[in-house]
Amino acid sequence: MSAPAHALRNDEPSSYAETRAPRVASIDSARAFVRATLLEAPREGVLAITVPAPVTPVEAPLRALRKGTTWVFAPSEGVSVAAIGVAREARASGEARFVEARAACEAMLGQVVHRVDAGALAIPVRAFVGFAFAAGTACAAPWESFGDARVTLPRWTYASDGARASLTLAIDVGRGMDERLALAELEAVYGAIETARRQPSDAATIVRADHLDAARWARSIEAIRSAIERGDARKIVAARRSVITTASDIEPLDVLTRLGETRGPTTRFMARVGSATFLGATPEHLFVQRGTRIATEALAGSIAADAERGGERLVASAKDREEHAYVVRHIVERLAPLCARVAHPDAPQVRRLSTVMHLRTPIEAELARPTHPIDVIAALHPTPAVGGTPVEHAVPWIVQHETERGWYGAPFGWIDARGDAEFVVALRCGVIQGARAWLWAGGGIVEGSDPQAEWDETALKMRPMLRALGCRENGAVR
Ligand SMILES: C=C(O[C@@H]1C=C(C(=O)O)C=C[C@H]1O)C(=O)O
Repeated sequence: MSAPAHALRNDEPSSYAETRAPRVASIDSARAFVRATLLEAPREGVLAITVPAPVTPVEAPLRALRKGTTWVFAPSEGVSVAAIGVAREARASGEARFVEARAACEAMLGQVVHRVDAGALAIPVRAFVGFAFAAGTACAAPWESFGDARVTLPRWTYASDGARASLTLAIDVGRGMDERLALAELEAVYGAIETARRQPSDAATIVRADHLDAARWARSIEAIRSAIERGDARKIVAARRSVITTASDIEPLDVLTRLGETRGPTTRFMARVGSATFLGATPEHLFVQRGTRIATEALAGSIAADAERGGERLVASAKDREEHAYVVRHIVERLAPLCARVAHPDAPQVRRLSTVMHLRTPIEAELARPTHPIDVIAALHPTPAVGGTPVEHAVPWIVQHETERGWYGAPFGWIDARGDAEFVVALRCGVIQGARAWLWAGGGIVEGSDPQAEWDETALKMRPMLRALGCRENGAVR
């Protein structure tokens, strides 16, 4: 098959691009534009007002309004967004969660009237969407507030491509328009953008790190190998959880900032719901959708980043090639009914990250007809990169044997009013609540997998989060 014509990108020039002359962002002009637009507000639906804003690190505006739901989606290239508060929100649960989330998403985005001031980075209004790994796996602590699926149309969205930025206020008109409140919030968010604190505070002191008992891990890997020998499955992704306790409360925004200090093709993501914050920096895209074009990838098969001749060994490893091939096959098979064309190179490449390298196959597809991004999610998730194969055996095994995964290993991203979308697989991540952090990492288990090697691999996958929390060596504190 031929190589894809373009790599995964999170944005590109579009018919939506701003054509008017840029103007210097100022709070005075922002206030004036918001006021004038509120005067001509529609009688129902959602009114979105976008004004130019100064360029700043994407997490800066979040320091203004510290309460309420928050979302961040920040790829290593292109447009990063941070959102605070709720204009509209929906939750969905159980097996119907994809269908329900899709209906909620369509209802929210279908009713948006969008006014954009000159000079702003103009992107269509985005709803943020997150799912649990499997229905019913976000019930216990620390996941209770997240649920099986959540769709948020945020009240405030800051977007920046590094050269230009914008701030969008979305108002559910039916719930009334409080101009004074809107302007007071604008003042606060704009102020936080202008006075952005670029340096995170010192990392919290880790007082305890509870990793899964290594003997228990070995037993679960052996159990998976037995299931594979019996023919129940060919691959199951095993994950383990570590719980970190610190001397004082952890500031999630500082952890997010530190995650951004490691260069590399990762997407930082964050969702705060209630007092819990889920965040990480993942190397894996579930897919990017632009119109009827889909760009996705198989990312599976791992080796330590500092392994001697690691890239060569990874490409030559039959075990890693097998684990990887299951993911490619799954994605191609699941996209085929939706697509007129699916293409990928024959052999995987090596994706280098800070602590590990992975095998990666980019996959491109053309949808046969306009398809809602949540239908694409429902087709693809969970791939054998995070679940296993066959999926009907692997996922129940995981649900039965592991502590609840919550949103770990699950689709996380955004869908815009034009129907474009970008979703990552939430990996290399954890939940922060007060002075505690829960971290997850996993790896694909196939016939020849060794428990110790898988333990070491998951330790390397956890390391970026541990470092961002201030823990220098994985497992150094017990
Ligand atoms: C499951 C994780 O990573 C996934 C599993 C991989 C593997 O088994 O080689 C590689 C990349 C990811 O698709 C994780 O990071 O927790």
